[in-house]
Amino acid sequence: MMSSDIAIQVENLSKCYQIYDRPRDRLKQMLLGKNKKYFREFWALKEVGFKVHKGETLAIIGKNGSGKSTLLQMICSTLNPTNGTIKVNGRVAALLELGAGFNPEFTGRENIYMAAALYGLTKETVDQRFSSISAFADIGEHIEQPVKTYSSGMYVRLAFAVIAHVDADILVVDEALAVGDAVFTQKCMRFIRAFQKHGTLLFVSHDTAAVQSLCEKALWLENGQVQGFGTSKEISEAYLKSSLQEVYGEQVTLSAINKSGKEKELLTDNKDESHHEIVDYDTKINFKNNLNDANGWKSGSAEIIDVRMNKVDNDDGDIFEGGESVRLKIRARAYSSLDAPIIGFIVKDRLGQDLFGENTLPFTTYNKKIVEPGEEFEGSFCFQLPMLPNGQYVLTASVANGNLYEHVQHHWLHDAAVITVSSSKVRWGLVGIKFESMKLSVI
Ligand SMILES: Nc1ncnc2c1ncn2[C@@H]1O[C@H](COP(=O)(O)OP(=O)(O)OP(=O)(O)O)[C@@H](O)[C@H]1O
Repeated sequence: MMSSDIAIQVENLSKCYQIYDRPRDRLKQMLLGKNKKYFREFWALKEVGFKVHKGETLAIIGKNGSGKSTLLQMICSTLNPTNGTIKVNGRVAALLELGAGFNPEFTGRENIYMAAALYGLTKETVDQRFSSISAFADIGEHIEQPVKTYSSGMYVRLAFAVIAHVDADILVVDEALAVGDAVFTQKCMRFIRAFQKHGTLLFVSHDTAAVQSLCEKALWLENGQVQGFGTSKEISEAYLKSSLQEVYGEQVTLSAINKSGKEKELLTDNKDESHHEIVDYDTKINFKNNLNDANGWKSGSAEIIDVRMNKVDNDDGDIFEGGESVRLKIRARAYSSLDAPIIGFIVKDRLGQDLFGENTLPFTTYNKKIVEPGEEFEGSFCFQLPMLPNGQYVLTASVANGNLYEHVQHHWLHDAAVITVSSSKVRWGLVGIKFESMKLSVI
């Protein structure tokens, strides 16, 4: 008997595939295989065991071919184990393989009804949820077209919209499938984060930063076996170390560093260095106002009406460089009297992780402002753009009224602007910084 607080219990799970070297061996096996094997055995999973408690988020990490999809397909009951058992407590919804689940000849609308029925939803329930599902997918008229005409991004939008509406207890998401644009990926991540508050999530990813940000625990598979199971921090660090060690081979041994004493001095001792730029960062950042398509909510008392970014030195263009001084302006209009208006922003990466942001409170605390209905007001923020790694980011903008401890949000736009970064250099971490100098001394 599985205890009621367990969502998934996997014991001794193994999967063996039969590998035929020649097509005719398969036929021979069917006709003559009673006493002889014409195939090789390949164990994609070997004696895997773990438990996931209800409400937990488990990351599944491992190299290509380590057995992640095989395991997930068995959890979703689309593949049978060779040995072992899987017990699943609740309804599982999975966004796993492009193409799985939808019939290409049918329209998006028809596929929504069919897929939802497979998850156990009645036609009446889908009727009630249809407008919410199609709003989530946000593919416009394409919903009435056959799915075979969809782009991969549209396909994922529809698939995610369905699994977001089937009352799943356990959600299985492959991060690689978040192939939509930044705005849609953010919408999915907001859904996933809200889902995590009550549901059980299995998240497959190669991105150790994402794993640490989203998941409490992680399972590391290597050649079909459990290489590690524990906190996501501990496991993803061990996985990263092992992956890097594989790249470095015998040349470098990676071990934990305790930054103290001499080493700390070396890290901070740069006083005698000249501050000329020593690294060509070559990061281009495109800033695009997205107000017309932004998601969010408003109270009706105030509205964000413009978001723009300019270079501090000149007003030209919407392409910026990492490290450059910029001015971000967020303009709003009041519809009621606001006695303590606040304008703020936060920049998030594609997984919805907060990178940096600010609001006008540090200014208005000492420079009190009041706005009357019909008046426009603007928050202006000057800062140095960080060196962001390649990809798309969104800028969330908001208008509120009040103080640090007590305020009412009047307009919140998740994706008021989209920031696209292209950089020819690889950078580590969520946000890069511009190094002014660097040296290596032999002491
Ligand atoms: N139907 C099959 N027949 C034979 N071998 C298979 C089959 N499906 C998967 N395999 C093999 O099983 C191993 C595990 O595959 P699996 O797809 O589970 O790995 P994965 O960790 O999901 O990889 P990736 O990160 O590339 O998606 C691989 O070596 C793969 O080639």
